[in-house]
Amino acid sequence: MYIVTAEEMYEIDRYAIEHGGIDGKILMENAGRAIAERIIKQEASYQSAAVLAGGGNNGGDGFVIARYLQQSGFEVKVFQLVPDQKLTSEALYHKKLFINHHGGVETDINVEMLRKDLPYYQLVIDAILGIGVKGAIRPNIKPFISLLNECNQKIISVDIPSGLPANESVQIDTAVKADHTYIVEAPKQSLFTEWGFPYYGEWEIVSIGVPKQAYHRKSFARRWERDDVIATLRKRDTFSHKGSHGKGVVIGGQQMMPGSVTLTASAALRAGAGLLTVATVKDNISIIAHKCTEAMYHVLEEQDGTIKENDVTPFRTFDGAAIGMGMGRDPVTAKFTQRLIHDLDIPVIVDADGLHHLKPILNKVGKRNYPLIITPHYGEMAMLTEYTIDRIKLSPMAIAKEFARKYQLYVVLKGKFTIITSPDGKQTVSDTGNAGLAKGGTGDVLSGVILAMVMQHSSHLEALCNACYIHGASADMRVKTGRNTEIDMLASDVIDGLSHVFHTLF
Ligand SMILES: NC(=O)C1=CN([C@@H]2O[C@H](COP(=O)(O)OP(=O)(O)OC[C@H]3O[C@@H](n4cnc5c(N)ncnc54)[C@H](O)[C@@H]3O)[C@@H](O)[C@H]2O)[C@@H](O)CC1
Ligand SMILES: Nc1ncnc2c1ncn2[C@@H]1O[C@H](COP(=O)(O)OP(=O)(O)O)[C@@H](O)[C@H]1O
Ligand SMILES: [K+]
Repeated sequence: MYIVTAEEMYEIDRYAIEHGGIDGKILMENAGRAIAERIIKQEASYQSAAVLAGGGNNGGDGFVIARYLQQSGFEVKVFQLVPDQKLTSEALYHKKLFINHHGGVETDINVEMLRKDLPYYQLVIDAILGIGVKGAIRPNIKPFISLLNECNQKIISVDIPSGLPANESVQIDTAVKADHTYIVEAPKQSLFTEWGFPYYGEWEIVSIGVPKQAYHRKSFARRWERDDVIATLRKRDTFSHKGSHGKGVVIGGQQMMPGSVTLTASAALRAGAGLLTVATVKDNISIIAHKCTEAMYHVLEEQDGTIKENDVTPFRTFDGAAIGMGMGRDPVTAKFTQRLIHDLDIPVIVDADGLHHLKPILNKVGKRNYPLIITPHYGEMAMLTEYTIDRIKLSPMAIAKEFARKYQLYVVLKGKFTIITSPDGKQTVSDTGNAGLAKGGTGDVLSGVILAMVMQHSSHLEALCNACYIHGASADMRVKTGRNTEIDMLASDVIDGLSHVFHTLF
């Protein structure tokens, strides 16, 4: 599934019109009919609907929906919020069609009139504004949006909740809080943002007959889904041996912090790594071995539990390294971490404290021969970029892309919507996972799953997408099957859940 900006959506529509030869009126017919059919099927208990139509093509979709609902026996009225002169030609065409079919349209309405009429209808269809919304919502429209947010009926938004920007980086003025949104063709960026998502309610996509080629010309962002994982996840070969699945090392865990590396190591093994070594301070080894019997160990030089400068040569023989969990932020540890990042010619994943050590050498990491993968949460991304967390939340895709391109690394920006970006700017979003993951240690688990996937897959982007999907799916499965709730789930439960996720994928 592609994720688009408003401009990209217009480009796709244009392609369908200019190259596919599909008239804009037909696209509108397809959109409106597809949505109406879903409403008729899914909202079978409703018999009446008020359609609020704006002047753009979103309003045009509204007239088509009204016609089909009426045909199926709904009592329908369209409340047209702007005069005819403001309607696009396609919207006007479909308004006429609706009237030809004896549809009722109210014009010249004000918000007080609508407040009185609205209670007569069981459903409200919001076709006021689509992806063409720009700037602050004008006073002729704003009170209608407020009215919808006050009313008790079920609100169904067409394409996007009216007033909500399609693109990230745009501040919301005011927007309809929908109960359900039928998204036309492809989700818009705002669906996968913390600020936009709550406005959509339940959401689903309706296809409108755009030719597939419209999406093939460019690398649009994508949502990573179950089918993508099934298509790309490496299965174990009958004759494979442990060396075929990667020999990984987890480097970190100063004294007092043995837990994080334990989680990373266990997760890497559960996610399929062939061999796993933990490089940590001596006193941690017996603690870790107690929890993760299958791991091997490398003792790091330390001083009073703090990891000192160590020889990096032994780590060159691994197929991948995850560095930084429980590492501590001491300057001596920083020097060692920086040397690891600089010298190791293997895929390196840097997380947690390692990200703090990485920051001063960011300008040098682009010269590495093998991929560098960073896995910051929003706070760590703010530390690395010096943008505020709020600024990153407003434009997570743009900021992650800018960073990945500038420093030539893979960025896994973690959150409810985890954004995975490759150095060439390709982006995917993984939206599995739930608030049970908002607990210490789950990021360490993700790093382990990433290590296992990266060692076993030739495409780093696919490996990262699969890791994020599987990590979140494990948390979802734990809750769905009643093994945990979002409250009591622990990072180690997420590791335990991996097995179930793999079972469902093969
Ligand atoms: N060919 C196409 O482009 C298709 C478009 N479709 C629908 O058309 C929509 C996009 O159509 P449009 O580009 O006409 O955009 P809109 O339907 O969002 O309407 C834009 C109009 O809204 C008004 N407006 C913009 N910002 C405003 C503000 N801040 N306050 C008050 N009024 C404001 C302006 O008058 C502007 O002309 C999509 O969301 C989708 O629903 C579908 O019918 C499928 C085909
Ligand atoms: N509310 C949430 N919904 C879904 N996933 C979440 C949520 N909160 C956190 N996560 C996921 O949990 C993990 C947390 O990582 P991180 O903050 O680094 O944890 P830690 O450093 O304690 O191990 C990330 O993979 C993130 O995507
Ligand atoms: K809308």
